[in-house]
Amino acid sequence: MSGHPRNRSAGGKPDGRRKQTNAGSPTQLKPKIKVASDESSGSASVDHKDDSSLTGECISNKMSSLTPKPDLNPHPQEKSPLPPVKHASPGRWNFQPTPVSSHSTDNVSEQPKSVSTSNSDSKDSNHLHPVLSKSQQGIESQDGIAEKGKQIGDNGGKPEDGDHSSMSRFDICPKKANTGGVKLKPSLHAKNKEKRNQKKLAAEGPIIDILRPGMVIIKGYISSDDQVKMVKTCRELGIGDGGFYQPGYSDGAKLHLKMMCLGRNWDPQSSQYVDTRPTDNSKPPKIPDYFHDMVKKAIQVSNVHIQKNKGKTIPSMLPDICIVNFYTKGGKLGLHQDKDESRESLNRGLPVVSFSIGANAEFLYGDERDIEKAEKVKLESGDVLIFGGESRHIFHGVPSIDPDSASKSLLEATDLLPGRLNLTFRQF
Ligand SMILES: O=C(O)CCC(=O)C(=O)O
Ligand SMILES: [Fe+2]
Repeated sequence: MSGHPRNRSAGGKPDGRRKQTNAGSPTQLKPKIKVASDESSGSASVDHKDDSSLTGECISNKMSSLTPKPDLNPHPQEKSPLPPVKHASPGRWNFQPTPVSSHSTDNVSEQPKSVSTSNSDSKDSNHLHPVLSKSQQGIESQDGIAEKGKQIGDNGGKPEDGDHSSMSRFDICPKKANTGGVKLKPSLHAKNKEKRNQKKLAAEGPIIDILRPGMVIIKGYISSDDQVKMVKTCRELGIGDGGFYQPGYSDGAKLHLKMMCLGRNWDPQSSQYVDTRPTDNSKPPKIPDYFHDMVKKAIQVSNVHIQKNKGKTIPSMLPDICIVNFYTKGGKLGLHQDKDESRESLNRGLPVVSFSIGANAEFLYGDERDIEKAEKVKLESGDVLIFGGESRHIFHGVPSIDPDSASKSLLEATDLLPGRLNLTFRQF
């Protein structure tokens, strides 16, 4: 990653959301969509340390909160809607055309809340449970996944920050059954609708859209079975060493998401890939083999489509980094460039391959660090987005997610929390 302009919860500058331009794609939805604003919070999210420079080379920090200058947008919450969302087709798990959320994105404290064993129906979006890794806890559930354990040490019943403790792991799938929660079964109607949609996709194949040279979206590419598998894999890795934590900066500011790195660890403080996570000395888990296959195939599928359309193909790559983000309600990520990979990788335009699972998200992208000029596409569960070649350095970000938009079947099969799982693969 590079230049994650991931928005931060402490600090000062407004997040500056403004009216977006219209990309004019035939797949765009015309209804106006309000951009998420920060009105709920007195403390606006802030830009990244690098935000003073708008030139590409200087924005080398992935986590940069690449938002417009405050003076350009003193009242971001009053500004006009974002551009229409590019929307090719529903993903396999998304059978209700859920509108992109316009809820505020800044109403989640990025500080961990008290330890809770509440079920995932809770409205609390910050499930930073002190889940112990298998080795730490010495207890395994029947399926081999470490269960939530009691907190070790006395910190007043409050979990330590995920980024300061190897004990705290964010569990994306707290087991409702084990915590006494009520499990809501999807209705027959919803299930049938999902089945019909799956059949349709299987028959027609994924819909591929070239958003710009080097940038492709494959709608509904990840099968529902693979989505379930990936969620379970991420959950298992996420509660172990090097698992999900809440990244932040030395000044205490937090990113509005939970993160886990596979292969190599990306450090928000230094904007570099490092062998161990400085906050807890954990090593990143390995990238599971089947992830590699999926990435390779997604690039191939995209290139077949690009060739048919006489475009320039995207270089293939062997990912050695996967950054897994989990966005709960209020989760977001400011405009940034992914520029912390090696010079060679960047120069060759080796792509970033992004898999989305769970809740829908708005995704902004553009040539400049300016949300007003950014285009917008809706990312749904099962979608794969690839940007490489001449689009490798695009600015991109996630202003908001629609936390309750994930398919019931996926939730039922995985116990995934309301939220969005995103995996971005890169080659260093
Ligand atoms: O969540 C997404 O879709 C984008 C994530 C991203 O840009 C990143 O991890 O660098
Ligand atoms: Fe990124």
